[in-house]
Amino acid sequence: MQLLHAPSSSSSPYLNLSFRSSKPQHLTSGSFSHLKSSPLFAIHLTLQSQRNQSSLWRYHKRAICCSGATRATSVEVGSSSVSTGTPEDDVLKALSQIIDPDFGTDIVTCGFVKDLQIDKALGEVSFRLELTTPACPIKDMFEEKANEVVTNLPWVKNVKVTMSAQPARPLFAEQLPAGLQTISSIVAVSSCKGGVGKSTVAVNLAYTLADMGARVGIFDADVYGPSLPTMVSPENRLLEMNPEKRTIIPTEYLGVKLVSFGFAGQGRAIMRGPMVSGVINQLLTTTEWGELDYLIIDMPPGTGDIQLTLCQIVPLTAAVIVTTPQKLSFIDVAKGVRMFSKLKVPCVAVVENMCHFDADGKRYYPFGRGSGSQVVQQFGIPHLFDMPIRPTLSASGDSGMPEVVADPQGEASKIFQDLGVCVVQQCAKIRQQVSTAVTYDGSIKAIKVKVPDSDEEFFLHPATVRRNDRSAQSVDEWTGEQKLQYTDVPEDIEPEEIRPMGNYAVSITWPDGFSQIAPYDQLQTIERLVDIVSPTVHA
Ligand SMILES: Nc1ncnc2c1ncn2[C@@H]1O[C@H](COP(=O)(O)OP(=O)(O)OP(=O)(O)O)[C@@H](O)[C@H]1O
Repeated sequence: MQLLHAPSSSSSPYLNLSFRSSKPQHLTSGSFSHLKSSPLFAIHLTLQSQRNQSSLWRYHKRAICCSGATRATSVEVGSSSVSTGTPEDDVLKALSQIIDPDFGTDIVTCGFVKDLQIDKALGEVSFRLELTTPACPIKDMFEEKANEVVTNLPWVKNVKVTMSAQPARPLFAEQLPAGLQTISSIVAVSSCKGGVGKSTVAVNLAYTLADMGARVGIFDADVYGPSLPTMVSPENRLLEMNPEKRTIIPTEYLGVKLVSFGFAGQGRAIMRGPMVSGVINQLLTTTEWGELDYLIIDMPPGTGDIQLTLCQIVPLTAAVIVTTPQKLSFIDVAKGVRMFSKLKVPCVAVVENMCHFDADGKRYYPFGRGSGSQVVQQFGIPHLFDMPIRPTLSASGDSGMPEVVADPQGEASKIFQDLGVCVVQQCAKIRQQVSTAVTYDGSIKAIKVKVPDSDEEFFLHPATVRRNDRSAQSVDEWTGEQKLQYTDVPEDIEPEEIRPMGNYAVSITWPDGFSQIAPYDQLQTIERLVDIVSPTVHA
């Protein structure tokens, strides 16, 4: 660490001394460096989806685990074998050794343990583990470990664990139209221009999630050129109306519910923007979706009024951005991330589609390289998926059977499985609001940052945070030249609003209307204020 003199601030009640981390000010490639600062490690889990016997996919999942996971992987021996209190205490203590790697909290504290029943005389224990999503990629590990730690108790002879998932329930139910009130997570798949493979990603992601055990729907919001009717082949190709309730009944293909203007029997639409928004609104909100764990919205391409209106109708849980590797695409992606930032929707993954192909033993990059990693660097979106050009992807798109169904073991399916795991984890995190808490404390004029999965917290000078903005308005995207000057930011500037963008960044709105995306990685590297006496500590 290097000691620095912080910019003097006559109005601030703290010492003018701070330090800078030895880490560089810019972000490192897509990693959770805020997690690296904790005693963390990564484990590789190989999990098997057991639901769909026709396509037993292997999930090679890289789970970032907090220090607690060390305990979770060493539960075979230890305190759990010693009886210390009531039988219930014993069981809960044993189960509390299992840490959810995504939330960094044990499964008892997470509230996963339900219906605990104990017959100590017979040595019988039964309970249910209610996970946040039926598509949890590590549900088999939870079941196995729960069985193991309870069986290790000296008085236990027989353990029965059943697995279930929380009922489908949206995060902000009150913001939702009636038709959407039984959907847990709504994920937008978006691209900023047409033809980059957005619908391909949306459809294959949806079928991947369904194979992981989730209840899934797809809403094709592209009224001008709906792709869904080409990409899937449901028996019933027309949406039905429920005349009494005046609702729309979705059609279905392989268990995934589908709504598209292309199934409305009216062909391509010639409509103006407001009409389009009206139709989208009607289709989306009056559909009887039923209980869904994930609704995937295939957004119309672009970042115009139609997209904005759509995002305003539905409180999206998260967005996945699809792009191609060209330099020009980066500019489009930046627009997309900013649109979602304005709408407070976290972008959890970027799919760089058609990035390469292999021929004659060589790998070719026909559209160049690097725009995806630049997105990761600039916006701190930690998940980048490279999707190669594959003739089978194109063919399956035209055949009405998604690639992940047609060839579940193929290379493309493997990438979609990784994307599926990412979406499940990120939505769960967002829903549980397990993210770094960043707040503004007006009484000491400091931004307080709580480091995830740890007790560490630190304070930042608001003007310093604003001056460290890495957006195109402040720093030239290609040359790195600093455009925002030190004196452009008033020393006493205060944020108007700070809202989390999922678990990777906050969106800070400043009095001049500027909305800054500040990734937690970056906040970790900014000069900190020291000797702050937090009023909350003494409260
Ligand atoms: N990785 C890939 N390899 C080969 N073909 C692909 C790949 N990704 C997409 N395609 C094909 O490219 C075409 C465009 O894809 P898609 O319709 O998914 O794009 P889109 O962004 O949704 O387009 P639009 O904006 O018109 O809806 C389709 O024929 C699709 O099958």
